[in-house]
Amino acid sequence: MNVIETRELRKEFSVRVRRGLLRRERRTVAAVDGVDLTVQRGELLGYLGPNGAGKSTTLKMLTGVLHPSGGRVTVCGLTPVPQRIQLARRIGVVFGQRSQLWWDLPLRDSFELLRHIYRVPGGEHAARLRRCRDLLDLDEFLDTPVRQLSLGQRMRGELTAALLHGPQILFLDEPTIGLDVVSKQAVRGFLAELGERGDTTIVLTTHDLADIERLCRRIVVIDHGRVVHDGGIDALHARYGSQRRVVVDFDVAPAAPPVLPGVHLESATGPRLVFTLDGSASVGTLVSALTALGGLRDLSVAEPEIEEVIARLYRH
Ligand SMILES: Nc1ncnc2c1ncn2[C@@H]1O[C@H](COP(=O)(O)OP(=O)(O)OP(=O)(O)O)[C@@H](O)[C@H]1O
Repeated sequence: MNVIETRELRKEFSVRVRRGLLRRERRTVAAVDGVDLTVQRGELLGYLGPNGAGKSTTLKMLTGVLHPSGGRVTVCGLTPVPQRIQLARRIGVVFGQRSQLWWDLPLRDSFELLRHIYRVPGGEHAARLRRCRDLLDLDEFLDTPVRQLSLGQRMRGELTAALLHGPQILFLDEPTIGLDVVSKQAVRGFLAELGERGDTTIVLTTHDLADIERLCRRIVVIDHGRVVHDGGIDALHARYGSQRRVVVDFDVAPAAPPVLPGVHLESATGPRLVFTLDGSASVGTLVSALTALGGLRDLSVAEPEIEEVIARLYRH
């Protein structure tokens, strides 16, 4: 079942740009420029892109904060802006710059207020809170006023607040930005667990590559408001020419290293040869050719780093 569907989704902003010393001109900028996106129930989707690509603008249209300039969008079968109130019951939102907690109240009281606002039955609320308390280690600061919490503690509180009414979709904009290592791990572990249970769809934007590797089974990359990649991490590796590296040690340096399509000899230092392989080249074929030379002592294959792959993709 599709929980998010967009067709040709667009958002234009009218901005004033400087022309010469005094003159200013109005110009229309397409922040989101025809995005088609289909997300199924239970997916954990990373929505990535360089700064200014249009990620936050898309999330704002999906959550009913911004009116699209064109195209169609449905989330949980609803049209976000006109049906914003019904939608609010079905989605949870964590946007770094907007808090849903009461600054002067202890976390515990914020959670209680949210229970009343969403009219969540007592038993359901208690069960969800229990899980969040355990998985996000909330107990030591449940009675601390929100304004005294560290960023990491507040983020754990925000995640809980977004989930207490049992939403079908959780939208997260940069959930780990600026967090300390312990909080980052707690948040990632929690989201991974939530994703594995499969009943909550998660859409997250992040610039953190560790988030992507740990969490995102599917990655949608947007640039200049358009989708430039939609698929798994493996597809990203294959498509953006990420190179695997094979390091081989021989007893004695071979006279004639093998020459194979898509395989490049990066360096030959004494008995050690280092090859790089294009996405299409087979490690198996290279290993067979190297074994046939005789005197092979050691061999290791290094997979490409996601960091390198994303950097290449953004450069494209
Ligand atoms: N309210 C606005 N008025 C004018 N232009 C805007 C407005 N909001 C966003 N933009 C522009 O739209 C483009 C996309 O912005 P958006 O915030 O969606 O990007 P982003 O991918 O979330 O970037 P980042 O990773 O830096 O948060 C940018 O060029 C931005 O300057």
